[in-house]
Amino acid sequence: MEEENSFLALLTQQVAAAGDMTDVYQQALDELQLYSDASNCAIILVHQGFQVLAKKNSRDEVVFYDGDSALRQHSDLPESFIKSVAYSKKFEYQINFQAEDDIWQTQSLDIHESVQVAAPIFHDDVVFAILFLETSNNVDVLDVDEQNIIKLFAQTIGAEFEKRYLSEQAQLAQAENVTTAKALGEKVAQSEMFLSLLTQLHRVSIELSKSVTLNDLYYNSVRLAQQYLQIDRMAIFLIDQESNKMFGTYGTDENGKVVNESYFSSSIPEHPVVQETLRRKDYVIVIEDTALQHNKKDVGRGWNAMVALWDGDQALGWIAVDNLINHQPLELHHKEVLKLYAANLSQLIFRKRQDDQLLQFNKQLEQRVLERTAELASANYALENANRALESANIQLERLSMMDGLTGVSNRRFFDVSLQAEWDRALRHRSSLALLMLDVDKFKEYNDCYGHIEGDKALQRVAQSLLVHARRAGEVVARYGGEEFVILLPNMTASAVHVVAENVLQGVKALGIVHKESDVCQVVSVSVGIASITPNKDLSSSELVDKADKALYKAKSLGRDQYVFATE
Ligand SMILES: Nc1nc2c(ncn2[C@@H]2O[C@H](COP(=O)(O)OP(=O)(O)OP(=O)(O)O)[C@@H](O)[C@H]2O)c(=O)[nH]1
Repeated sequence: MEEENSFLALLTQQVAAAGDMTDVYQQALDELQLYSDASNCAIILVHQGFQVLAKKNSRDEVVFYDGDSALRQHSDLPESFIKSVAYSKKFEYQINFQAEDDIWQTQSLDIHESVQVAAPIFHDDVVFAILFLETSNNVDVLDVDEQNIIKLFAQTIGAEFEKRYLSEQAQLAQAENVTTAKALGEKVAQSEMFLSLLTQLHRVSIELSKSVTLNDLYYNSVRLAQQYLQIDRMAIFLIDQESNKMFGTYGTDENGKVVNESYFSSSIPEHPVVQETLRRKDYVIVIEDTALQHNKKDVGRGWNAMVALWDGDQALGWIAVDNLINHQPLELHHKEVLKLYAANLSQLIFRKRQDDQLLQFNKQLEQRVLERTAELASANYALENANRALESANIQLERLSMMDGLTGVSNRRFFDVSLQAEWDRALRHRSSLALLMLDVDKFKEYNDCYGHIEGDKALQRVAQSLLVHARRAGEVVARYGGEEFVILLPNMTASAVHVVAENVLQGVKALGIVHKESDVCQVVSVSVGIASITPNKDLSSSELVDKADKALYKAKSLGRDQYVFATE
């Protein structure tokens, strides 16, 4: 018993002094084997379906399995016996017989016997592991002391095992906690960064929406992304899918300066990265550790990211960004911000293009309205001119139709119309209307003497001389027919009419048209019959003509070259 106690004390000491759990198993299995001269011993973890933790075999080798080797796979360990101890929670042993040969040839049997011992190791009253040993040296049934030693041994190991295992688990958990806390911290920092970038993105969006032209929008997009969104360099490319062309807008040179790249155009590259970018909406394609370029020349290395710009389901172009200047890694939140930025910019481009189209359309419309108005104005002007010309032509025509072709004074038609109009007016105003009827004296003789053409000329001159006597409105000089003329004088007193008649006689003679065949006067003269009537509804205008004609006849019969005023 003393020997056994000292064994336990030594074991406890050694186990306690062991460095790590591997040492504990090594020491435990070493000592146990020494004590029991075991050919086989093992520690089996009960949880997770019986896993062998460590095993020492007859060749004195300790093998560690870290608890991930199933008991079933170890044919040298009695699975059902070990399991029964785990369920019974009691120390147990059994005799194991091994026959090397055929069971039926009993005479030649070389039978080996061994004792298999299994002791439960507890943690919080739950069987946590099984300590197993097998020894073939002592085939006697274990005495109580031996059993106790093994039980105590299991307890000692169990205690140490529990202590170590749990502390190891605690350390693992702590390490895990630290990692988790660190990861959490990083996550929080990233979230904060993301949040701050989102705030900046909001600000940038508002600024961008103030851009007046599309060109401003592209320039501001690059400038503001650099200023507020932690982007080193950015370029915006647009595409026209119909012509398979791409166009530059604004970009960034190798020093981070925003530059106009609208001069740049080419076919859309067949490169799979570009093609993939244009195929995928809301997706950032990143190429790590690649050559970075400006104006198609390498300017350094870093990551390059691309995200497409969209209008509905159609790609408008793409944004390319890289980290040439500050060499910062591309974090997840940067990618998210890029996606949002591209979506925002896409919307603004779409809206501005529509505004521009509308503006262009309005301008064209305005221009067309102006042109049309000018066309109309000029057409109106031409029409007005034409109308004026037509009017004046009509007036001319009217005048011509009312004019005597030979003498240039009004014709008989005009006189008839005027006589009726003035008659009616005089009737309304109860005023007088006077008519002088003239006949050139001895004109047949003039024609016979000087010829018809000279006769015409004389008629013309006589007629023109008459015009000076009829200048007021309503006064008319007209050729009545042949060598007869009339002068209509509305609203004129009788004495004034006398004066006109006298002036007419003198005026014709004053022309001095020699008429040597006339026995009345040496020059062409006229006889005048005058009538003046204040019209009333019982009279008609023809009576005025009739009276004047009779007065003329009288003037002729009285010797010509004189006037006769018909009495009322
Ligand atoms: N040259 C010319 N002669 C005209 C025109 N119209 C009428 N006569 C002429 O005028 C003449 C009128 O003659 P008469 O009616 O006999 O009158 P008269 O010779 O003037 O004689 P009294 O009136 O009695 O003094 C005619 O010989 C017509 O041929 C005309 O347009 N041109």
